[in-house]
Amino acid sequence: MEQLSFFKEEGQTPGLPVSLLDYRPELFSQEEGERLMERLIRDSEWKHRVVKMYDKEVITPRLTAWYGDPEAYNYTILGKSAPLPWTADLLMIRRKVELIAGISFNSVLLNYYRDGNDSVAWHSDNEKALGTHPVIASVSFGQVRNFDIRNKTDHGLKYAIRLEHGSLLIMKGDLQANWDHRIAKSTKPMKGRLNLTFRVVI
Ligand SMILES: O=C(O)CCC(=O)C(=O)O
Ligand SMILES: [Fe+2]
Repeated sequence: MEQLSFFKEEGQTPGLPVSLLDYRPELFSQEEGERLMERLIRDSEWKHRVVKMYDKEVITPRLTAWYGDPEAYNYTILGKSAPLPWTADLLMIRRKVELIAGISFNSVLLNYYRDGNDSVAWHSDNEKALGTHPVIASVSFGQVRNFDIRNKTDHGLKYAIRLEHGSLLIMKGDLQANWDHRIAKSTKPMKGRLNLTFRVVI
């Protein structure tokens, strides 16, 4: 694999609502993050999934992989597929994340954005299977991408967070109820980015 080189980037939007988002850079060191990213990209069972969006079937513009406890199958976005069993790397990352988030997660969705063409459209993770005020812990490796959030009723109310290599973003409170989020496509040259969202599926 080509040598990865990531730099911290400045420029977070000031005034992020702390009741909704908790951003912790450097959960993993540069080197540990690079090692984990390389292994997870190599070893995960990636799928190019077809999802329903506004009644149309579309292929997700990124690769995904779904791991967790066997009980965490009730996640309809992925067609109620049973999660794959936890791997040692995923369990290690989960332990680190749980110490900070203060809750236990039973599943993780991995997203692999191969370049700037890969993205996730505006959405909120408000499925019934995630409960009403889900805590979702999101770990990022690789290319810094903007995580945009916008208020569902007032689209002018928006923020962007630059999700840095090795960072943790905890989404909580009313975020999924009142806000949408996305990773937009970019026309700038972009390397790969790996994101892990730890979830509690009920
Ligand atoms: O890649 C990210 O940072 C966000 C992914 C996301 O929103 C999701 O998996 O629901
Ligand atoms: Fe999401």
